[in-house]
Amino acid sequence: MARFAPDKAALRPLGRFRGSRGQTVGLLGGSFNPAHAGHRHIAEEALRRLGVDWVWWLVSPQNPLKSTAEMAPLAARLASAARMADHPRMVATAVESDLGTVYSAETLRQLTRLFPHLRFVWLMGADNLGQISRWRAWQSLYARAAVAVFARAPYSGAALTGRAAQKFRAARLPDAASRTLARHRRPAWVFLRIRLHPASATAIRAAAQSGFVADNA
Ligand SMILES: Nc1ncnc2c1ncn2[C@@H]1O[C@H](COP(=O)(O)OP(=O)(O)OP(=O)(O)O)[C@@H](O)[C@H]1O
Ligand SMILES: O=C(O)c1ccc[n+]([C@@H]2O[C@H](COP(=O)([O-])O)[C@@H](O)[C@H]2O)c1
Repeated sequence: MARFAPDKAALRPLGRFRGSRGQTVGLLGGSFNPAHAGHRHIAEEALRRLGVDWVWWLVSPQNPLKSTAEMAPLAARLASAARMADHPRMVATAVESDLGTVYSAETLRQLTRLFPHLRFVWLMGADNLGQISRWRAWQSLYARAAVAVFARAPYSGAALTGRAAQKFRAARLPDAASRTLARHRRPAWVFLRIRLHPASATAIRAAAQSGFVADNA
């Protein structure tokens, strides 16, 4: 996967965190093609249940496992995420384009160097737990951040018996430990049985597409 041209503007919303100490940041990586209420739901649950101080929505320049064909431009997806992340404790950023990476493990490596006084928790839906073992250097992600997985239908059951869940079986903490997850020795992860949210970007794009066809029929 090619490196993306550095875009220094992307780091701007995060500059104010450079001096922060002892705070915990939930990292919600995503394509956000577009952002939707399901993302907002898990971001709010992260604030509520994990005790994170912030949620940074990391808008991916290009998910290396997804086709570029249907992917809206980064600027449009960042704008979509920024609208959905309109909350005093949430920040939408395209920092990965600044860091020149599309790989989450590398993103975490760089963020932990840039922000040595912050603690990071990687946030993801159950669908991504099911496929994280296909990500580049995925096990190092567990070494660099605590991981919180949010229930999502119909993926949770398979994800909890999948490769990553098995590999890190001993590192799974009970729900009761969620609030202190970020302070646990890594690897550490929790699975949060939250109220399910049905939103999906694929469904939104399909609906927009059929609306477009109907309007033009
Ligand atoms: N409804 C939802 N419930 C729980 N987690 C979700 C939900 N929607 C998205 N997520 C999680 O949010 C992160 C970003 O998701 P993404 O931008 O890929 O949205 P998506 O709806 O899964 O998109 P697509 O359908 O295009 O794959 C991922 O970790 C994903 O698992
Ligand atoms: O690092 C990888 O190899 C990798 C492979 C696939 C997805 N990811 C990341 O997973 C996050 C969720 O992606 P998505 O497209 O499901 O929203 C996002 O931050 C992607 O950059 C990362």
